[in-house]
Amino acid sequence: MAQAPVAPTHSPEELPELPEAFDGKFPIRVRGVRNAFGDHVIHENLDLDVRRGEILGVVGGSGTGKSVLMRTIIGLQIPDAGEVEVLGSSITDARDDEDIDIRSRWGVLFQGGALFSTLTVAENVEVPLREFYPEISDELRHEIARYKVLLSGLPAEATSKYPAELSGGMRKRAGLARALALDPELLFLDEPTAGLDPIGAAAFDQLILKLQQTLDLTVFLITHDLDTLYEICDRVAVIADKRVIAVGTIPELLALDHPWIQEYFNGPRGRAAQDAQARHEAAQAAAGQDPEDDPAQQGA
Ligand SMILES: Nc1ncnc2c1ncn2[C@@H]1O[C@H](COP(=O)(O)OP(=O)(O)OP(=O)(O)O)[C@@H](O)[C@H]1O
Repeated sequence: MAQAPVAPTHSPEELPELPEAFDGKFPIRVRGVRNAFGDHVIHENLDLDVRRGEILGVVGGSGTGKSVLMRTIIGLQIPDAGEVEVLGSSITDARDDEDIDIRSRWGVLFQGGALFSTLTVAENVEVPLREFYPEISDELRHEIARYKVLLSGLPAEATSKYPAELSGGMRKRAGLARALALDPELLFLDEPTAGLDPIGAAAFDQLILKLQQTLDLTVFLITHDLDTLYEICDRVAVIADKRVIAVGTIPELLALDHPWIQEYFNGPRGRAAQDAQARHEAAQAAAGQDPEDDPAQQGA
């Protein structure tokens, strides 16, 4: 196939320089980021804007630097160059992640959940509450933790369980409960459905969608899961060639003539996900149902 240059849905000229007054429209803004480990350059001149209230899927081949980008945005990885602004605050100007005073305004679900194995689910959820709100009473902290556990779709009994006693899907939900502990505005999810069976993954997708809508979250979601992209992502950012080569809806990305994008979305798995989405929409249309009212979209 002839390779036309990829037209990103934004070009660097269209992205205003930072800093400028934060108007809330783009809670995450990344400009010209470079990350390298020794000679291994991961990102070069990477730009990205995340819109308020969207679920942005982030895709790319293994090792293209999706997790490193997430770590850069939340201040755990200091880039060699470039600027990162989150909710109007510069992350790159901070001396270390402790210096970032907006840390309580985001929640993170790391790959594998990253739960403390010696703490119960409730105690895990209480960790950020203890850190950021040491003044609240034990009783209130327990109550908030219990509420977040239920919000994440776990039964009340799960609060007293240890991570080793939970299934993979339950551990993800426990990690999600902890990510939601501080009522964040931004939610970062690193491969949330990895390792889940298809039914568990679909339920987790719907949980994320429901929480995003109910809590008015902006979600940065790293995934390899095509069903997740089709089901819940408003836009998708593609990382390749050390930068974000395109951001757009899936139809917009499908129109681009980039080999990785074409292979990813139009390969056998991509087509299967497209077909599944088309069948889902046709079933809704046949039932005269507005997709917004679909019970499958409402609960997990
Ligand atoms: N602390 C580190 N020290 C050295 N190299 C690192 C470090 N963290 C990440 N890397 C390297 O950076 C590259 C990008 O890693 P990253 O985990 O961001 O990839 P990814 O796109 O999330 O991959 P995957 O889809 O497989 O999870 C990899 O080659 C990885 O080995």
